[in-house]
Amino acid sequence: MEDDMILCPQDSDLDLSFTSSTSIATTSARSSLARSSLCLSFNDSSRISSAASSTAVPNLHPRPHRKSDANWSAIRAATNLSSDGTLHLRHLKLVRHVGSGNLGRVFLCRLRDYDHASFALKVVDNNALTSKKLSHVQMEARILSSLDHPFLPTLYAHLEVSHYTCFLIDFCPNGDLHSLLRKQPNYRLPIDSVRFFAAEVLVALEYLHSLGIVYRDLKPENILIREDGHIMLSDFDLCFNADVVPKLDNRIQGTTSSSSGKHRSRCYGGNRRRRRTDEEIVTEFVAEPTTAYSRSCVGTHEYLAPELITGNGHGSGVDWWAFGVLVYELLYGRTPFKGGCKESTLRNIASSTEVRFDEESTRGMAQAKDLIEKLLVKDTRERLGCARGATDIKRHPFFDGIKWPLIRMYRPPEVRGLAVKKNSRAHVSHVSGWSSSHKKRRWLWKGLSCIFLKNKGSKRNLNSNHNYYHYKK
Ligand SMILES: Nc1ncnc2c1ncn2[C@@H]1O[C@H](COP(=O)(O)OP(=O)(O)OP(=O)(O)O)[C@@H](O)[C@H]1O
Repeated sequence: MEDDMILCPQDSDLDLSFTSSTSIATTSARSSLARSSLCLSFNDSSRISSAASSTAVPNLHPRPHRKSDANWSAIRAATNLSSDGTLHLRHLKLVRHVGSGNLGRVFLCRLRDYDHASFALKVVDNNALTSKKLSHVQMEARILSSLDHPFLPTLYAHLEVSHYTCFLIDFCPNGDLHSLLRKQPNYRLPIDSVRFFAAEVLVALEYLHSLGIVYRDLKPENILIREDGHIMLSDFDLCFNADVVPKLDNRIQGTTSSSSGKHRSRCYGGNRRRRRTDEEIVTEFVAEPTTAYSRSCVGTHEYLAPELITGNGHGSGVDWWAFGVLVYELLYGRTPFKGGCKESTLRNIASSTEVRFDEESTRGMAQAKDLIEKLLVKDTRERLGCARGATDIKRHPFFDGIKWPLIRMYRPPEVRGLAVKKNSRAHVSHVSGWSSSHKKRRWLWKGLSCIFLKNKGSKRNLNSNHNYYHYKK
C-alpha cells in the first residue's frame, strides 16, 4: 500500500499533484472548527509568474542542540549514498496526507531506506500563490532555518524543486492542541495540563523573541504535539523580524528563606538590616525585541491584540496578548472576546476594558485569572511581558514550582485523547517535582539537582530564567 504513495523517485520526473491521488488518506486534517489566519493586504491579487524554479538550496546541517537527534543520523545515513551527499526528494516516500493550510499541504513521510525515522514534508506550490503569500513562504523558510529549540521544528531539508518549495521538519503524530481541546469535557483542560502547555509555549516564544522574531499567530491550532507529548510551535509565515539586544538584568528579589549568608546583598540606607537578610540579587537574561514595529494586520481574529486591530503599529507585545488569550481558551474552552461573527469579535477586543470570567468556573483558578488579567491589558506599557519579555511572565505565581531549565524533562500530563509514547528518557513530574518511584529516574534527578543546587541555599536559581545559555543567536 505504501508503495502506491511513493513520491516519484527522480526529481526530474516530479509530479506533486497530490490532490488527484485517491490513495492518500487525510487522517488528521485540521478540524473544520479551526480558525484561519487573517492577513490584510492592499495588493493581494497579482499572481506569481509560473517560471519554474530549480534553485538548489544547500542541505542543512545539524544545529548544535539537535546534533544527536536520531532523525539527523537517519538523514546522514540516507545521504551518504547520494552522489552529491545531499538529500533529494527521491530519498523520501510519502506515507499519508496529514493536513492542508493556507500555503500548502503537509505529508507524513519516511526516508526510503531508513524506515524508522518519520518526518513531515510541507509542500507549497509556488504557482498557486500570490506574491504576498510567496513572501510568507520565504519568511517561513528564513525562520525555520534559524531555529534550534526542542519546542520548535527542526528544518532537516529545504528543497526547491520545479515550482514546489518543500520543507522537511519533525512530524508530530499527536495532532494540535486545538483538536486535543475538542476532545475534553466542555473543551476545557485541567489546570495542571494548562500550566504544562502554557509553560512550554512560553519558553518557545521566549526563544523566538530572543532571536528578534515576533510570532503573531499564536493559537491552539499552531501548537502541535510531538510523539513524546511535548509541544512544537508551528507555522511561521506571519512572523516578522526585529532587532533585539539581549542583556543580563539584575533584579532585587525578596526571599522568605532566612539568609544563608551566600546571597549577595545590597544595602540601602534605612532598610539596610532588613534588606541584608530578606533580599537577594537575581541575574536574569532578558531578550525582548522592545523596538519591534510592524503595521500589517495579521493573525487570527480571536487572538488579535487591540493594537493590531487599530492598525497604529504593534510590536512583540501582540504575542503576550495572544498568550493570555491562549491560557484563557485552554482553561475555559472559549476565547474571551468571541462574538457572533468575526466583526463583532474585533469590536469586542477593541472596546473591551477588562476581561470577563465566568465566576462559577473560576474557582481555584485565582492565579491563572490574575495572569490572564495581567496579559490582556490594552495598554502595552502595562501589559505583562512587554518590557522584559518571558522573564517576567515566568515569575508569575501561576508558574510557581516550574523548574524552567528542566522543562523538557517534565512528564507530559495525562489528558484524554493524548497518546504519549513511553520512552526511556527520564521525566520529571511537573506537578510534584518528582517522578514515580523508578530508581533510575531518581538517580538522574539527583544528579541534575546536584548540578543545579551546587550552591547550597541557591534554590532560587531553579525558578529563575537560567536556561538562557541554551540560546544561540
Ligand atoms: N510537523 C507536522 N506534523 C504533523 N502535522 C503537521 C505538521 N505541520 C503541519 N501539520 C498539519 O498540517 C496542516 C497544515 O499545516 P500548516 O498549518 O503548517 O500549513 P499552512 O499552509 O502554513 O497553514 P496556515 O493556514 O495555518 O498558514 C495542519 O492541520 C497541521 O496540523
